[in-house]
Amino acid sequence: MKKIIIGDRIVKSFGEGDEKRNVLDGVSVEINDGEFVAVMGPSGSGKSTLMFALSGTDNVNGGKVVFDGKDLSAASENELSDIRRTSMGFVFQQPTMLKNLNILDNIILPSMRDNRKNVAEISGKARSLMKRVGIAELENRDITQVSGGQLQRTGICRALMNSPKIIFGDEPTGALNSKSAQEIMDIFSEINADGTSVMFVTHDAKVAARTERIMFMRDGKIVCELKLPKFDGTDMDGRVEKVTVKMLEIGV
Ligand SMILES: Nc1ncnc2c1ncn2[C@@H]1O[C@H](COP(=O)(O)OP(=O)(O)OP(=O)(O)O)[C@@H](O)[C@H]1O
Repeated sequence: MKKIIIGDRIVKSFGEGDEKRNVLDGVSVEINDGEFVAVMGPSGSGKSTLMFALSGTDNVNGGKVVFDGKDLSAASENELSDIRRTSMGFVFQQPTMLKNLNILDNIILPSMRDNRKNVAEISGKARSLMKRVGIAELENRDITQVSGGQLQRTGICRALMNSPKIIFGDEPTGALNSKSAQEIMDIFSEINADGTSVMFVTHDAKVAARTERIMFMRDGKIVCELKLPKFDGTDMDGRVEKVTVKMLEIGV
């Protein structure tokens, strides 16, 4: 099985001298191409830091990260930014959008940096993604004129514009009501079914239960994993229960 990401004994520390602390304490993790994984753990255990390390957003103090065969630890800032822009998509709890641009322009803006493509091609791709996630009619709306769920769909379209190999999500449904959250998770399940790898950081057992492997972190280390069959729309209650039992077991 091809690995999209290999993290090998990653160390990430913050602070200086006596204050220095390893937030990631030799974490090794592999994500298969096309896999859907979640990272859970208590607040402060290092989940977001791990996501930023694996995506090359933050440099690491030890170990290495290989993304799609490329050693990120040896890549320049420009190379890293190219890799993130062309091969990775990011979705956060609160999508950051530019207030003076409408929905369509917010989606296409990051792709405009790619001079190999023209505006018509980029807009065409954006419109087909908007249709796919159910916001086709909103392209001219101001970002203040849409719901939280619609804004998150906008963020997903933006993340998918360059057909990334992996989507990283940090609490991507954290700001949504349960119906919207479920709809957003349906979209991510579809994206994953099309072959895109997905890695989520989440506190939510219902979100984690949609994935096929959950890594549990504590004090900067992955302490255990839970594997589930790929989600096929069935047995959601049973999956959530398995996740919850594991969370209780390790005190998350
Ligand atoms: N830039 C930084 N400088 C100093 N300390 C940091 C920095 N970023 C994170 N930390 C610390 O590293 C630890 C892990 O943070 P991280 O955000 O990875 O945790 P988390 O598991 O994602 O937490 P949460 O569930 O609350 O989001 C925390 O103690 C945090 O305060």
